[in-house]
Amino acid sequence: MSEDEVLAQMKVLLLAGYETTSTSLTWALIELSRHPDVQTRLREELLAFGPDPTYDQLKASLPYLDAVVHEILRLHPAVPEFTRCARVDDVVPLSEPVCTESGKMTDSISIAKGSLLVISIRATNRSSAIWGPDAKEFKPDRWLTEDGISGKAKEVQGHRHLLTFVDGPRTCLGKDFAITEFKAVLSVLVKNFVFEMRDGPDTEVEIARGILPRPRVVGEDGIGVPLRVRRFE
Ligand code: HEM
Repeated sequence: MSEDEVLAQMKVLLLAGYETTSTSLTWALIELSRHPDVQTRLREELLAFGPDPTYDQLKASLPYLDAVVHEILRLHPAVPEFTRCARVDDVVPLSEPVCTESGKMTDSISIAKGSLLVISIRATNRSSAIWGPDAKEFKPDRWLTEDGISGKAKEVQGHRHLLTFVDGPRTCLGKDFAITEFKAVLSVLVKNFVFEMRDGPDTEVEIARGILPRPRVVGEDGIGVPLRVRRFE
């Protein structure tokens, strides 16, 4: 590879490989601070497990850690939308008819070759039509129900019925690495430290524009969500 090609790859890897996982971890610490009961239950699972888990154990032996991580990936996808360009003229059938701007009902959408399509990962992951009436709530337990993910969510293609890593030939290349890294870092942090919102659990958080959208406390400048951290004794 030429020097320019190496540099171009570094930009992709810094954005794709660092910003995404870092933002997801930030959201995890925020939600655990807002939900101390979930934080305690996660710590209990990690302490009961004992030694630092191996790669395989991180994947399969810590169900509550898995549930917390996937609930964060569902509710706060680091990449909130993606864009695709139609390579041919096409007609896309809709699962349910929609009303157009002119008031006509239609059960399909015509797409001209060359059109750019923006698909919202965040809206799909948070849709109550897909995930049920509590879709916008942080509820790791939804990943632990006996019949697994229920309802229309099962029809969503993608890792664990989430659009978070997109799907198909351009799916995220680093998803297994990202999930394992997310679990490894979160487990070390939660095992050793207790996290609280600096101004209490009801602190309002909004999304600020950075390289990727990042959380910030409403009314504060810059990007960041200050937390109180103390060692778990
Ligand atoms: C929670 C963490 C991550 C999330 C949510 C995430 C999400 C995504 C998404 C949505 C895309 C598709 C973007 C698009 O097509 O417009 C993507 C692509 C990609 N991701 Fe990730 N990613 C994460 C972590 C990582 C990590 C850790 C790496 C590498 C170590 C990585 C490498 C890549 C690469 C190389 C692509 C481009 C794939 C292609 O276009 O063929 N990602 N990622």
